[in-house]
Amino acid sequence: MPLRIDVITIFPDYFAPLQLSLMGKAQQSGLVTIAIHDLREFTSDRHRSVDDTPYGGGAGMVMTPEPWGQAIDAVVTDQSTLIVPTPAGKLFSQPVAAELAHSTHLIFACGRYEGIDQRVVEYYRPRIDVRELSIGDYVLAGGDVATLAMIEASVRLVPGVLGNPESLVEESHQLPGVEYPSYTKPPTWRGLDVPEVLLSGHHDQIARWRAEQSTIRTTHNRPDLLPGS
Ligand SMILES: Nc1cc(-c2ccc3ccn(Cc4ccc(CN5CCCC5)cc4)c3c2)n[nH]1
Repeated sequence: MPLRIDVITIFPDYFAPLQLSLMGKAQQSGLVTIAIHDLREFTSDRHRSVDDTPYGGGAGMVMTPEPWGQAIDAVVTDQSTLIVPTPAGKLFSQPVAAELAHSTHLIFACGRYEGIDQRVVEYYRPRIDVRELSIGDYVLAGGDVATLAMIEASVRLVPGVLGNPESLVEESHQLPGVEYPSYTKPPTWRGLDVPEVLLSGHHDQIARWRAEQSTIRTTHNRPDLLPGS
């Protein structure tokens, strides 16, 4: 059962990169189908407007619910998961990407301005799985880049999409924390040598060194990921 993804956005061109490289191949292989929809196609006024002033005051504009209702109704099934990127969402992570990779149908609602009228989430929540997701604690100008990131992270986990599944095996067995540093040829570059142990062929010493490097890097860069933190 291929994974179907529908993206609804006012900037369809933002998603041109999905035709390239791994994402493009995933689509050609039939493992994934991705369709991009312009929200303005679902407006009914002459100006094709999608936003209005916020109730309760506040800066900026909010996206009106009706075009979203029309657009989502055009693609939704009872198997759909509606994903709404937002700074206020639960944090997207590798486990969430793995869940999405095993879904049947994902609908991404890419907001702009200050966000989407909350009633869109409220309307679909009793009907289908709705997930408000953040990709990190910083504010983007809209949900499009967040959607690209979530699609890339999820689609690469779809069985058959990645050429070398063993890199996923290593990823999934990874110790809590960040990965070890990687090296390739040449053995010396601008006077810098590859760590000797990696050229030794002693796989147990290499594994130990990599685990050590992972711990050192995690302690330095991501102490929050250390076990027991
Ligand atoms: N992980 C992550 C995800 C996003 C993201 C996702 C979707 C949208 C849609 C519009 N925006 C811009 C934007 C600007 C300002 C506010 C600040 N609030 C607005 C009302 C009170 C204060 C929120 C939203 C998005 C941003 N950003 N970062």
